Parts: sequence; C-alpha cells; structure tokens
Amino acid sequence: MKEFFITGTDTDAGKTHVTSLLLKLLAQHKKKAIGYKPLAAGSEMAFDQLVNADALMLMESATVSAKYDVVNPFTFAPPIAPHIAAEQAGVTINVNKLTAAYKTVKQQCADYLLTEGAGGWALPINNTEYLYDWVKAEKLPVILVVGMKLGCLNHALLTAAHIQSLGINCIGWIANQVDEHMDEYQANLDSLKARLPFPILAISPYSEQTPKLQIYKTLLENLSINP
Ligand SMILES: Nc1ncnc2c1ncn2[C@@H]1O[C@H](COP(=O)(O)OP(=O)(O)OP(=O)(O)O)[C@@H](O)[C@H]1O
Ligand SMILES: C[C@H](N)[C@H](N)CCCCCC(=O)O
Ligand SMILES: [Mg+2]
Repeated sequence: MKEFFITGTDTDAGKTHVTSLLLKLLAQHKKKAIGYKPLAAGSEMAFDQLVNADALMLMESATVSAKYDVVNPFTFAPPIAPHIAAEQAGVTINVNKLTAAYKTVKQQCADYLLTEGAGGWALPINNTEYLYDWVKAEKLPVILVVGMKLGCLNHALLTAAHIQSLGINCIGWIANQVDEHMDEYQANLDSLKARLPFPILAISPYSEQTPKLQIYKTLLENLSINP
C-alpha cells in the first residue's frame, strides 16, 4: 500500500481541497484509494455523532469506503487547535493512540492511503508531542500543500526546513491557489520552485466550481500512475 501524509503551510492552505483532488485522480485511474483525517476540530452533530466536513469530503472522494469513525477517529466540536479541544473534552491524544487508530484504516483494503493533517506542520497533539512525531514514527512520505498567498514563502520554507531537519521524506509540494487575486502569483511560484528543496508535484488553480490539478510527471511517478 502507498501511504502519504498531506500537510500544509497553514490551516486553510487547501489540504482537504488538494487531498480530495488526489483521491479523484486515483479514482480516474481505477485505483483503490481512501482518505484519512486522524484529528479534526470543527465538527457538527449529525445522526447522533460528531462529524467533520474534511473527513466527509475525503469519504466522498474515495473509492474505498469505510465507517466514519475509521476515517476520522478523533473529532472535536469547536473549530480550535485540536489539542486544546481534546483537553476541553477530557480526551488524551498521543502518538501511540494515533498509531493504534491508523492500524484500523490500513485494514480497509485500499492500495492508497492519503492522510490529511490538521492546521500546519507543527501541530501540537498534547503538551509534549506534535503530529509530526506520529508522521515520523510511521515513516510516512509527506506532500506539502502551499496555500499561495502573501506570506507563503516564509511558511513554505520554514516548513520544508523543519521536515528535512527531522529526516522525514517529503516527496514534493503542490501550489494551491487559494487567493484568486494574489499579486505576483507567478513570481511567487517561481521563487518557491527555486528555493524549496523538493520538486513541485502539481498546481491547483483557483476554482470554486470545477477544481482541477495541473499535474507534473513526478506526481504520477510517485503515485505509480501511467500518464
Ligand atoms: N484551489 C482552490 N480554489 C478555490 N478555493 C479553494 C482552493 N483551495 C482551497 N479552497 C477553499 O479554501 C478553503 C480552505 O481550504 P481547505 O479546507 O482545503 O483547507 P485545509 O488546509 O484543509 O484547512 P484545515 O486546516 O481546516 O484542514 C475552503 O473553503 C476551500 O474550498
Ligand atoms: C479549526 C481549523 N479549521 C483546523 N481544523 C485546526 C487548525 C489548528 C491550528 C493550530 C495552530 O497552528 O494554531
Ligand atoms: Mg482540511
């Protein structure tokens, strides 16, 4: 099974948007793929259970179906930092619990498992651990979604440097145009291409209606998809 962890330069960088597009790309190529959202904050009651919109979107885009709790084992109502939401709910989250939950989603007979993080890269899960500790423990290859807006150069470069400092493999980055009217979009894209230490995998243009990925060959190679 091919596994990837999708992180972003910040909350709202477009991790869910891009992960959903990747799942749809895999579906077009008849691949068995599932999305996973281990940790979500910002959820609503539906049919007597808390559900999060990111997890539901990943479920809609996947070709392999699973029960809600399998796709999103930890979910909290308030749209705040998840470790604070967990503390308020009296729930402990740690690397061991994330690893145990991950075993269940790995049993769902998918060939591709795309895990969406929460917030940006340095997301605390408790007083001492970060979500990236779990990513490192699982040895998950990372895809960095850069939300293209003013300030993203700093966020992208710091995120890349930290991923590398942990010895984690980042297979590349995806430029996601979250700001339709970003000044000097192309110059910013070029600045990132010149500086990020891993290849660009795709560009996700601004689109509310029919979102599409402009795909680079490296992405297809990493997903083992024939063009
Ligand atoms: N390429 C795009 N074109 C248009 N709208 C976009 C694009 N990418 C993301 N958006 C919109 O921006 C918002 C944030 O995107 P998204 O929910 O994917 O971010 P996220 O990184 O998953 O955030 P979170 O940290 O909450 O998980 C959403 O309303 C989404 O529809
Ligand atoms: C509520 C939001 N949409 C996300 N689910 C959680 C974002 C956490 C950000 C934590 C932080 O870096 O400050
Ligand atoms: Mg999301």
